[in-house]
Amino acid sequence: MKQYIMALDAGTTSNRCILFDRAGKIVSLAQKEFTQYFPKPGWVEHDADEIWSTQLGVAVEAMSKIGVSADDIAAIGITNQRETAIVWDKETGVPVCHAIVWQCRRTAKYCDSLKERGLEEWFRMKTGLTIDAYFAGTKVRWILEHVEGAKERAKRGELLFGTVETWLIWKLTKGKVHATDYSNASRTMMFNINTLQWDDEILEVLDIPKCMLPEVRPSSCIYGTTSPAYFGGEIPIGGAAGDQQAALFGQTCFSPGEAKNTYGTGCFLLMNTGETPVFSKNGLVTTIAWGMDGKVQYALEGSIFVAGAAIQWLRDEMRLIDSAADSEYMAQKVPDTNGCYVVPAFTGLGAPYWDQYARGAIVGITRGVNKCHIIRATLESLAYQVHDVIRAMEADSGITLTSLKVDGGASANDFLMQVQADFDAAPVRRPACVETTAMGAAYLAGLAAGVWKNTEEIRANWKIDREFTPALPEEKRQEKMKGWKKAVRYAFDWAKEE
Ligand SMILES: Nc1ncnc2c1ncn2[C@@H]1O[C@H](COP(=O)(O)OP(=O)(O)O)[C@@H](O)[C@H]1O
Ligand SMILES: O=P(O)(O)OC[C@H](O)CO
Repeated sequence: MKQYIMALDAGTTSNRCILFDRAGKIVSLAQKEFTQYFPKPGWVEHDADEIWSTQLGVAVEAMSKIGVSADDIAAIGITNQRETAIVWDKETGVPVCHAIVWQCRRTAKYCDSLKERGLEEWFRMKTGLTIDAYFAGTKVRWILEHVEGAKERAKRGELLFGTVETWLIWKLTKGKVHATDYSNASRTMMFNINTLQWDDEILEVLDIPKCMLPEVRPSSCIYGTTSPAYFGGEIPIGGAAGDQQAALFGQTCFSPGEAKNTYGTGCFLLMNTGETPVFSKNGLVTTIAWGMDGKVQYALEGSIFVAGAAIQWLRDEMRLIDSAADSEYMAQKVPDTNGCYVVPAFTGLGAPYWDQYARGAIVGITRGVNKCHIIRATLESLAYQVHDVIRAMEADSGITLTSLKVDGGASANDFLMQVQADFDAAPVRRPACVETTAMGAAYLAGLAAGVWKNTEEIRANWKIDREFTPALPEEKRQEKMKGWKKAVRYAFDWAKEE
């Protein structure tokens, strides 16, 4: 009996494999971090081969932990850090350079030139996106322009492009399947979210040959089967989705108006807007949530580039804490931030500001500010950024969020969740299983493989762990918001050449 569904969750800092049973319960988990490369200020790279070997390693480990074989697994669902661009040789499978990570700012100037040509609205209406170095398109262009011979090879059809799920599908099937899903395609700035096709006019502007792009498929469908070389037998790959869209699915936000926020390396707030795209007027992007049953669902998204990464910075660079979890205890050793604000704009600011040249700032420091204040202010900065996005989301959708579903690594932090409820003046609801990204991928794959019949069956699996209710007096809340607004302005344009 095929009783398990395998989710491969290829995140920004680590790869995970989780095996779920048919009740949506985690039965095995393996996780491994991989190397982050920062070759220049504002640049971020990964080694695509390391992403593959780490992902395969944790998959084998999760299986052996509970002694299951390929025969026990009904399907694999893949979910991934989005926008990260990989280009590789079709014959040898060797990447032509490191993967350019979503956080990387190297194409900021080129994005400026597109804006100067007056193409911002043109891109927005076709792709739903703001022109920004964040999205994959300009990264692919950069590779073709800067890696010797790459453009000619790409034009001859010798190179392939993919985001991380495409790379993993291609590796798992030993080069048989070169495909992506609607949700990931919608993050490339090359995909037309109205026609659901790669956009020829955009490809011409970016000078990217169409032959290197993957086929775009539904998020829940059988992509192919894994080579028997990896798991001792073939396993169908039944689903793929960008991690934030997968989390929206895992949080069972199937209906328009339902939203979730994920606190991982960054923070990503998505609201399901149904079968028609809503174009933002308030600094959000329009994205495809998933494609299934012959149609797509759209979402509004607020992408915050630095969230949990700021806690890693406290741990690894500032050495103020020994572990991310310690931030909770340290922040509560002081009653407030003593007037201090941290703006973690390490790789620019995403929604709703979209400032490619913003950089981090710590303001309001006086002689009495100590490390606990800085830690508390850093945690609060996550909640301020999410709050800014919620206001934009409400303005765009006309829907007031009466509560917020949360997940992701940093949602384990009770102090942060309480602060979020306080800043939003609305309850925060944390589910029993915060591995909703992996869960969403498992659901998409399980639906394709017939493990679950429909989304109603899945909805019954969502269980609450804890609800955080707002407790901050309104006057105090307003005062803090005013301070944050002032602080964030100090970060704007910092890295812009005079
Ligand atoms: N208890 C905690 N408090 C605050 N931040 C945390 C806590 N636990 C994990 N984090 C942060 O969450 C992030 C990891 O979450 P995860 O969902 O695994 O991210 P990703 O999928 O982006 O790799 C890290 O950046 C880490 O610093
Ligand atoms: O790796 P995560 O979970 O921080 O997600 C990264 C996002 O997909 C980037 O858009």
